[in-house]
Amino acid sequence: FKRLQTWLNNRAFVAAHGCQSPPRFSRFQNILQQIKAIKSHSWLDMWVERYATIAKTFESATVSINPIIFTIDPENIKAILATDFDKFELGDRRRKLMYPVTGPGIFSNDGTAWRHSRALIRPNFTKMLISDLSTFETHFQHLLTALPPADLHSGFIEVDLMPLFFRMTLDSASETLLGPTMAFRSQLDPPGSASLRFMEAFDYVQKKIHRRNILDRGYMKPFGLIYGLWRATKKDEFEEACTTVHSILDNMILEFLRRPVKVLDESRKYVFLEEMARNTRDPIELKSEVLNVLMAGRDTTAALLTNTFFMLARRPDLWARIHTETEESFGGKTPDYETLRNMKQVRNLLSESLRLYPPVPFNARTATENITLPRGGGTDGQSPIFVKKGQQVNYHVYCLHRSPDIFGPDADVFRPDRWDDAGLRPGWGYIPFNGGARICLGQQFALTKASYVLVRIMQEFELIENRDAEPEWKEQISLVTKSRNGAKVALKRRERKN
Ligand code: HEM
Repeated sequence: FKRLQTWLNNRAFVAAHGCQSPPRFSRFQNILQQIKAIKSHSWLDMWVERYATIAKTFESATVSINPIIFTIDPENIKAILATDFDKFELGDRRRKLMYPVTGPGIFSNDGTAWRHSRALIRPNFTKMLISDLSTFETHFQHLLTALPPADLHSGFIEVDLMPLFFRMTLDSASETLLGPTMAFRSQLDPPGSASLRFMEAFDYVQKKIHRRNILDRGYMKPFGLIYGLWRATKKDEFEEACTTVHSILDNMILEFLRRPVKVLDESRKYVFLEEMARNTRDPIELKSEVLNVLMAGRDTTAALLTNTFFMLARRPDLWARIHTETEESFGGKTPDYETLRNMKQVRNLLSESLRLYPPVPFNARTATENITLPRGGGTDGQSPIFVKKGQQVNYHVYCLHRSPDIFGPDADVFRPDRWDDAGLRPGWGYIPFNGGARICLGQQFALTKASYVLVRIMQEFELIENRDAEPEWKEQISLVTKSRNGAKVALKRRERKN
């Protein structure tokens, strides 16, 4: 009877709001295509194709029992993230995904708990920005130290920059979060050290997290149960990796809490943990928020750098342009924050990299009550659609950023100059850092760090060449998406006279 009543209520809601159904895509076809696309590492492009052939908004299901709404309509995305923000949440799926690794915190909480986390963390971000350029330099120097030697004949250093960027962002993020004495030194430390054990465990859980999560959903639950029983007889590497991550951080936080509270001194280097500890001394809360921010900020920035150098290695014209801008802005001088912010070519390059290769290429929210989205229903796709309480809505930023109606007929071409066009105003059509109330807190921090590293590499090296046989960018999807082939390049050092 309760089900019938809900059904009747839903019908009345649909009629009252003039909702029409969006196109449906068969579950069977959906699953088959996805398996094929995952195997060929073209899962994201498969979605681009779907939105182009089905519609900007459609409904389908995979292993979930209820259909999911998929959309790349900026009006719908705006409704989810801003206008009707309070009627959507990250939901259980995100919590199940994140909690074993990070515990509750800003990146995984909803409602009041999220508001609390955001209020605790937000004030720190402005301070983080200004004070951190010297930290970037320290870790950039470590990256230079970790480079292999140059070939004696050609003078080129052949290297995959991706692992170096991932180590550098781990080290520099940990320094900002935990302070210089407790920071990781994964670029320099030997195998078996806490830095490397933490990094390996942290990378492992992120790689496995989606696969693990899929067995906990809809029709997959029975298989998950059987798998769980089978796994119980074996060593659970995922849980072991989570334990490693937690125990290393637990020790650090406890050591930190044993120290006397420092007096506020504006001239001292900014440390996230010290600032947070002014509001809470709860070791679990401190650890969870540190892990949440690390999870949000480390891989994303490293992926942005990797993807950008993947392109630079294939585009000598862009390399030359950034080189000239760097020379004109700084010569051999260490970059400063204000000048960095005003580098047009650097800004265009990073914007274009984030457009075509967003590190967070898809995202999801769950409706907390019956609600409508403004577009996608009916034959012309212009009518509102009904989203049932508890229904999931997925939006694909990767596909949104390739929409020809927003970015023009060359939307899938890497062309940083497009950002000079005053007519290009993508609004909700460009959201690499998300939008609305949950917009990324680290956006400026990430862009400053990426610009800094870009400029410093330009200052140190005069030439870049591609050393990867694969011509096209291929996806590597884990919690953050990056170039599957890394950024295999050859770099030639510049000789400065002064
Ligand atoms: C290129 C680099 C980055 C990209 C592309 C990026 C992207 C994003 C996206 C898409 C979200 C929204 C996630 C969601 O609500 O589902 C987000 C949230 C967040 N990001 Fe970033 N991020 C980057 C760097 C950073 C950095 C460096 C930090 C911190 C140092 C950071 C801290 C956060 C935090 C704390 C949130 C959660 C905000 C909230 O839910 O209130 N991010 N980021």
